[in-house]
Amino acid sequence: MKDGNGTGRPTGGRGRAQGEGHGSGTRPGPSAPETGHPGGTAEHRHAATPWPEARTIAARAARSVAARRAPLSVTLGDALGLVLAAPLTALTDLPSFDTSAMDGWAVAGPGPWRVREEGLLAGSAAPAPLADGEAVRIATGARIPADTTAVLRSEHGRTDDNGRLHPTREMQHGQDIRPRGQECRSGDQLLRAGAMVTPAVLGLAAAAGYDTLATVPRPRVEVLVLGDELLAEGRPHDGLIRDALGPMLPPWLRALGAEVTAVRRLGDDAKALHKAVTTSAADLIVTTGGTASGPVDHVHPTLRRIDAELLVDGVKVRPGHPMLLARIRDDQHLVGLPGNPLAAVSGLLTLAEPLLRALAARPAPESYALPLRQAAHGHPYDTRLIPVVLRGDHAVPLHYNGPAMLRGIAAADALAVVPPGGTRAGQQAELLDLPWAAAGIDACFT
Ligand SMILES: Nc1nc2c(c(=O)[nH]1)N[C@H]1C(S)=C(S)[C@@H](COP(=O)(O)OP(=O)(O)OC[C@H]3O[C@@H](n4cnc5c(N)ncnc54)[C@H](O)[C@@H]3O)O[C@H]1N2
Ligand code: MOO
Repeated sequence: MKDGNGTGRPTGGRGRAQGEGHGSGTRPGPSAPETGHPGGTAEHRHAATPWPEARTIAARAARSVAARRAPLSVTLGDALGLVLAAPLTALTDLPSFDTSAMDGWAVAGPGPWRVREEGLLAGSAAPAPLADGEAVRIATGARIPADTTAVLRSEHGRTDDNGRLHPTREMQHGQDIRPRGQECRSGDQLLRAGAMVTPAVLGLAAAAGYDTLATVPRPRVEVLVLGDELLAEGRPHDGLIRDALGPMLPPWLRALGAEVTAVRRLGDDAKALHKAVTTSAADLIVTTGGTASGPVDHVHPTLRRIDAELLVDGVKVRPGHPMLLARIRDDQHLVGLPGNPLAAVSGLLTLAEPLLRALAARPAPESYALPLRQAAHGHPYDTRLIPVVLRGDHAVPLHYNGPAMLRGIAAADALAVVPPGGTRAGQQAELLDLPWAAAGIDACFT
């Protein structure tokens, strides 16, 4: 395992891990799995939940809540990234009238045709019907006059000296007319409930007559950053370090579908933590740090004090094994992320991601795997998550994957799931995508 002091001795203070993970997960050394960690005792291994099961428990915990959440009506401008709470049913025929597909002439019967003086533009009022042998200039998207038999494209017609219009190509009956209802009839289901609102869905909804959409509300998340040693700005000094999680978690949680209602820096203050947890109206409280058993690790005592139900208390995953999930009320959960920053990422993807996905009714991403370019050492009992970049058909494990390091994950495209025992070079590893890797930053953070 990559965590802990690797000596089997308890660490001092708040139980901080030290001396771990300086290098690559692909070779032995300081970051290679060890067994002497206090968190790796037989007792702890017994209590900890296997990694796949922890994700299932988190999703299941949220599902019963999700079923009771009332849909929220939002304007199209606010709906991107939400999930439809009801099917998208056409409020109109599409097209809602017979439409010209091309710029040219609407014609009635075989040519040549005499051409009406006034042309037809998109958006103009109902045109007079065409008489047999008559044509009218028409723009793409304009309404087709009654009794039109076809649209002649402007590049396929010629006007003679008498002003009569002749086709220069053979014509088909009905050509370049989009008939009313070609795409859908009013009342047709265009998308099912549960579909994600993408930019294309916004366009379709607008075309089909919608101003607002019934959506699954974003889960509200409050982030509580614990730790007296954390600075909100400037360079680390005098044993104090910068808070890396306060800036990282809110946008990451938003990318997972959450609305972040507050980020509070509480220090190591048990009273403040108790107050914050008991007064929060969030669907999910995410704490950072304080999950271990040091003298100022207040998360467990606080959960005991409020009689919360621990659904997951430690996960067989490295980094991040002290992560936890608790049910505070029927409709409120708490995910405790370990303080080591990469361990916090591991907790985010193991517990918060499935929970938020279920609350937001988002579909589970297709699981996928790629062969690893180099071997990744495994922990003897636990799953490991290691940052990788995707190169061609391979995933390349990154260095700097220790629990306290963000250097690897900041350059990564995904996390590789390395089962107990490890993954050989060339062997497939399941990959957890980072929410911005495929779509780009702008696409997922709106
Ligand atoms: N006796 C034991 N000690 C520890 C165990 C254990 O099982 N038994 N587990 C180790 C592991 S693994 C981890 S991970 C950490 C988890 O610790 P906590 O969740 O209690 O977190 P803290 O002690 O508060 O902090 C750990 C480490 O992370 C730094 N930190 C905390 N918050 C932030 C932040 N917002 N930004 C940047 N860095 C942060 C903190 O300064 C510490 O260095 O426990 C081990 N100990
Ligand atoms: O080493 Mo801990 O597992 O950083 O999470």
